[in-house]
Amino acid sequence: MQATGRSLRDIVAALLSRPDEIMLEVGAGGELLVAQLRALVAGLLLLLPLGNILAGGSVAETLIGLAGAVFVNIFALIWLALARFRRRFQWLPFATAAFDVSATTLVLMLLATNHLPAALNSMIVWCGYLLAILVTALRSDGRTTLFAGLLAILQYGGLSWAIFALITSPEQLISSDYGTVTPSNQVQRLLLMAIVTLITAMVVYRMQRLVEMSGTDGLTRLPNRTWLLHRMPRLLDAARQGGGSLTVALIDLDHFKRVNDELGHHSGDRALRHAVAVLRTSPENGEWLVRLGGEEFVMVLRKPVGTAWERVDAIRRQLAERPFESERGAEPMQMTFSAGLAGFPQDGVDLSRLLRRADQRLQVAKRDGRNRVVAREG
Ligand SMILES: Nc1nc2c(ncn2[C@@H]2O[C@H](COP(=O)(O)OP(=O)(O)OP(=O)(O)O)[C@@H](O)[C@H]2O)c(=O)[nH]1
Repeated sequence: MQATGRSLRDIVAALLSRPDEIMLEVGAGGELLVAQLRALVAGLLLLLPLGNILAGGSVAETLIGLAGAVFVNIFALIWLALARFRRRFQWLPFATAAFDVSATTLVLMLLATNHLPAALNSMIVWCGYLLAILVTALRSDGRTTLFAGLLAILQYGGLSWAIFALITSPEQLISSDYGTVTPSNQVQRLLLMAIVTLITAMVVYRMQRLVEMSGTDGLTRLPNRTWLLHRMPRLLDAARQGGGSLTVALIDLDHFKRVNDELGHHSGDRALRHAVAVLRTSPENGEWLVRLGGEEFVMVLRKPVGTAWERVDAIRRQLAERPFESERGAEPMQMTFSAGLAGFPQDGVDLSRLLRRADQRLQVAKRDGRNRVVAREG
């Protein structure tokens, strides 16, 4: 029971937190997709007033429909233009989700001015809420889903409450076209909206877990190469814009093959985890450790090369001082690493160039006897 409570808390915390880099990338693509869909639907809405006039509808009705369709189109095009600047505007998913929900409420209010039961019993327009909530799954951000769901429930609940408060007789809510509006069917609709919100939030949560797994190394729980490829451009952009320094350290455990050969692969895995535990001891702000693969790691430090060298060298000494014990009473085995450093921007302005230069220096460290950190040539 307690475990269930804790996992529920974890789910809520995960949904309310800012998505990680990969999810934000996926979400930005989703926002653009939603914006394109919205623009398409808005374009089709322009045909409705035309259909209305051809079917002999009143000019006033047609003009109201046309004004509504133009309004929706203008916004749809604005959202589309903004969505093309991927991730520039962090508020965009919230603004567009609020727009989708509020546009549905606006249409229901317009229906209410003409015929009250149409506002509360129209199935087609009300489904706009469900669609607005469902498409938030494409933005891959739990916060947007919960926001859209809550907003839809509040707006529709408010509209329903206002109409029930305004009527002077129950007959006003009886319609030959839309049936009878009752408090219980209104509650059912609100419940359905809450259920759709929860299901959509669970879809987002599952996606977050999958993406998290794809960006995490299974053995050490460190971020992996995929994570680094998505995160690094942002870090480099931030350094470029803020004028800050960034150093990439390529770290390779020394003679790791011996650990496997002498103790076996299983103990080799434990030795890797031991090394990672030391590398992660007292992590500092602006420092990221990634497992590139095998016994190779990348540490990204928001520091100039000189200060980064001191930090990585201190970690190197810590690892050398904390040997790995494969089992209780076994002879402790000293582990060391070699590292090559490269600094942004002087050694490279993108990840591949920085890694190439760091690798050249790592090879120098290996050649010169291992258990050392090299930050410059000569
Ligand atoms: N147990 C275990 N071993 C791994 C893992 N990934 C890579 N290795 C081993 O790491 C060893 C790497 O060996 P080499 O590339 O020859 O390098 P090294 O022995 O560390 O020697 P230098 O890098 O030259 O100091 C190989 O034996 C791999 O099998 C892993 O996840 N678990």
